[in-house]
Amino acid sequence: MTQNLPARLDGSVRVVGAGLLGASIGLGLKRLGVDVILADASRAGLNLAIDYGAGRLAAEGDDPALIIVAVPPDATASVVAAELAAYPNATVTDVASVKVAPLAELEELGADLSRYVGSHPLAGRERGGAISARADLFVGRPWVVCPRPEVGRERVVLIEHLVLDLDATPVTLDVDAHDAAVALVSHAPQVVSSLMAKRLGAAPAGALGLAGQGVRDVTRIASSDPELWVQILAANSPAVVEILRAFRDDLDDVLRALGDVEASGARRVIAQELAAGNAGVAGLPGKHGQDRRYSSVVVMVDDTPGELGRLFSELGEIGVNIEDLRLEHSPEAQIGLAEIAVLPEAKARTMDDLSARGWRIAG
Ligand SMILES: NC(=O)c1ccc[n+]([C@@H]2O[C@H](COP(=O)([O-])OP(=O)(O)OC[C@H]3O[C@@H](n4cnc5c(N)ncnc54)[C@H](O)[C@@H]3O)[C@@H](O)[C@H]2O)c1
Ligand SMILES: O=C(O)C(=O)C[C@]1(C(=O)O)C=C[C@@H](O)C=C1
Repeated sequence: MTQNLPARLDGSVRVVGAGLLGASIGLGLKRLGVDVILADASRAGLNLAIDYGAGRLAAEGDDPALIIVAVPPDATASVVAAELAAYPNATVTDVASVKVAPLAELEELGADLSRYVGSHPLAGRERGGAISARADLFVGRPWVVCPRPEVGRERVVLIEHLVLDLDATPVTLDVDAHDAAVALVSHAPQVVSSLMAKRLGAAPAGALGLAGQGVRDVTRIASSDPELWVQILAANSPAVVEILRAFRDDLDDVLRALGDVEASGARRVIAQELAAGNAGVAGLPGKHGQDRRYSSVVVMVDDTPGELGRLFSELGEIGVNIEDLRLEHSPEAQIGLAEIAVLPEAKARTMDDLSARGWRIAG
């Protein structure tokens, strides 16, 4: 996973905004030996990111060829404009989660747009700040790059090199197509997750103690920063509203059916909505962004040192490649569940061989 190839990027890179995204970019590039200059409006935030090894303070004479702006969406255009003005030869990109609004604001500000290429990694976490940063945050994830006709190809290539150096996959889209797509795959899901999590606040005593993996999957991103997300949702509101309206229509259908389950066709309506969900989720790309599905084998693993390692080496001995892995573990239980993704044709053999070696298969 960790690559040791030399960086494609050449020279210093300046990162403005040393929070989750900025510090993760810094850590990833520093790992390749790139000189990373960090800047942030918060001195404390900047010092923390430097302490974590994400880069260094700016110095007299710095002349970065590439500047990455990783500040909240509402601040993005003004910071990009200031960087374009301060470094007249540099190519500037940003990583904001919306792309139409910052570009429109930059046009209004009269910035030199021939050196600006917006971008957006579809990778992140529900917690911000350098403290949550990770060098491998972008590995295998799509990173949208939004070139425009007035930008020279060499500047777009520079951004693509950044993306490839961080082991992400560049995806070219214009800003409108980007915002429409992320409304569906990122912005509306945030609202749905948060609203479901809000229900948990009204849980009767003891109910939350029964929470399994299902509710955790649905609500993980409900821990996201409200201030950041208000900016994202407000900047892409028409597209998000359209998706949430369709969601509300489907919800109304389910509510009507559940309201009178004995009515003719009610169970069919519920089943159809659930089956449509099966079809929707099956379309999500699998590992490394490819549209490929794997079969999963769930193995029960004793909560003792070395058990997981033994499982991995035995999978190696029987010649099965682990395509993906998810661990489920309850702090109370003395057992964990390892969900191993394997090629569909390897599933039956994996289950048989592991059972023969004494492993308990849970599904
Ligand atoms: N969080 C995610 O999962 C995620 C994923 C992809 C893209 N993004 C985008 O990345 C950007 C940064 O998000 P984050 O999660 O890293 O946030 P963050 O809060 O962790 O970091 C933002 C940093 O920007 C600094 N900052 C704010 N205004 C500034 C200014 N005017 N000048 C200089 N620094 C300033 C803050 O002090 C903070 O350190 C946002 O535009 C967001 O939409 C976030
Ligand atoms: O995985 C998460 O925690 C995220 O919030 C990541 C996520 C996403 O929706 O996929 C969130 C917003 C960003 O603009 C990009 C990525």
